[in-house]
Amino acid sequence: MIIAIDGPAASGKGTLSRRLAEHFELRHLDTGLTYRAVAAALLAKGMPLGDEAIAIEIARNLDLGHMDKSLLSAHEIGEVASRVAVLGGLREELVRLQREFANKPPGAVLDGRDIGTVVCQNAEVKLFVTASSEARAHRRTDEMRSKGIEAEFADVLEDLKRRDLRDSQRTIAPMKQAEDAHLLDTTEMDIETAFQAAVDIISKARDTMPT
Ligand SMILES: Nc1ncnc2c1ncn2[C@@H]1O[C@H](COP(=O)(O)OP(=O)(O)O)[C@@H](O)[C@H]1O
Ligand SMILES: Nc1ccn([C@@H]2O[C@H](COP(=O)(O)OP(=O)(O)O)[C@@H](O)[C@H]2O)c(=O)n1
Repeated sequence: MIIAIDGPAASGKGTLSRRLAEHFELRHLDTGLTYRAVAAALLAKGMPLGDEAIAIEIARNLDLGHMDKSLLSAHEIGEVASRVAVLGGLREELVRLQREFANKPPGAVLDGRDIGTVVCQNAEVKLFVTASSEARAHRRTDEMRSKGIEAEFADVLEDLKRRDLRDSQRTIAPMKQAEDAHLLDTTEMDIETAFQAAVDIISKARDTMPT
């Protein structure tokens, strides 16, 4: 079974995907980390963010099993990732790696922006996880502060809105809800409630799947 989870920044896709993967005994890939890893490597090499040939080269050498989430999760890397994510050739390379991961048995949960629309169009279940910009900015601000990073709610809100706009308006694989995706708005849900709602949707979909 492949479960596709998309949604805007800090909507809770990662948290939900990890828990769903554990619950349904599937592998999990946070595809945002693949864009973040390329962005971080370009920054480390001091290369311009628009240098697609170098970005593709970095993507070809990417080891999905060795992406350092704690380093790559930095707020600033998210911004740079969304700027390199507009490069079509780079996306093709990363999508190839992501599909390879998804298609290995027993299946997987992938989260990102274009999983239901591009990477795994034939996923058995698709969720589009969202929450109001304010709720998402509160979550990200709290998350940063809990790691000892100084964060101002207003700055985080502005950053998230700018990134969401770029991600939803780019020409190639923009963030959008797939036609056959279930919408899960978690603005008024805590993590446990959102998880239970997702399990219900997936279990119902699985019960109607041909065996
Ligand atoms: N439903 C929720 N209610 C409150 N906080 C949440 C909820 N879902 C996730 N979080 C918290 O919000 C932050 C961002 O969640 P994360 O899963 O990293 O989002 P994303 O992967 O969409 O960027 C984390 O600190 C997480 O614990
Ligand atoms: N499937 C994906 C996943 C991420 N991305 C890009 O990578 C950036 C970082 O994604 P992320 O999922 O790690 O970001 P957060 O939602 O965790 O803040 C996004 O803003 C997108 O620009 C993408 O284009 N396609």
